[in-house]
Amino acid sequence: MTRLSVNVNKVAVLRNSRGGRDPDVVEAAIACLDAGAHGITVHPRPDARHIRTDDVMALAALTLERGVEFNLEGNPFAPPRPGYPGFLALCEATRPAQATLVPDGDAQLTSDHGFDFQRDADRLRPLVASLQALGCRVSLFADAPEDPALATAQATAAASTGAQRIELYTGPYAEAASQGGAGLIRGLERFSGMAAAAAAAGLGVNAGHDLNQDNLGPFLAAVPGVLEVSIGHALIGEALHAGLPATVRAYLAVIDHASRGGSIPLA
Ligand SMILES: CC(=O)[C@@H](O)[C@H](O)COP(=O)(O)O
Ligand SMILES: NCC(=O)COP(=O)(O)O
Repeated sequence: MTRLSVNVNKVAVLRNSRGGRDPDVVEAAIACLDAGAHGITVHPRPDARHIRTDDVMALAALTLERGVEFNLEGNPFAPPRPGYPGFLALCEATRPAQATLVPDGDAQLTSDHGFDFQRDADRLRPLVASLQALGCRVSLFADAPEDPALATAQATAAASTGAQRIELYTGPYAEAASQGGAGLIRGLERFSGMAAAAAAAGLGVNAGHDLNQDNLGPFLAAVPGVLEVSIGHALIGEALHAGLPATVRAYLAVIDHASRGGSIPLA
């Protein structure tokens, strides 16, 4: 069965917008694990726009204690800076079960492409080996080319790095799914083709980016054998919607109680 790793980056976005601790990233991760999620993902950005180094440490401790996978994502080529020690240093300090390497830049709003393995394999190889020496499984963020020959070449080059898995960058699939029609069918073919090429090259396949409750089912039906999906942005947004009615009712109950002259002692 495909495993679900919940990305809690967006909880940190909300927290950082006010400073302080709330909503608490670790409490959110505990809620996800209590609900049955198989693991926790974070993608700390060097500009610390959401997940910070202290969150990475705390989530590593939580996932270790709970015996679940911690998936740490990041660009291994991004230089350290104040507040961000660099991806390898973070992995060295926290030993995540899975390190997912992503070629993202500072100026990017979010991750928007995978590696070009035919170009990047040589510089990835020593990093993959270093991360594996720390005990991490290594996964590499990958595009799904339309051309089957290119998919095979990319998958072969990805495997040549020694990594155990790729993570299919599903942003283009999510975009196609939101529009439907022939584009969606072509999109799914691209992804199942790249997954098959990766499997033939000996790589396990993860997937993530912009997956949601509507597009996940069709994706998993068309792309068999996906080992793990990491989902954050949509899942946290959906959780807000799902939780709003109960939360509003709880506030109304407090107001109702108070307006009847009731008092509730401060905790
Ligand atoms: C690699 C990937 O697709 C996710 O990690 C995504 O980039 C989340 O990062 P943000 O929450 O910063 O958008
Ligand atoms: N690796 C993908 C991930 O962690 C979450 O991406 P998104 O659901 O926030 O787009």
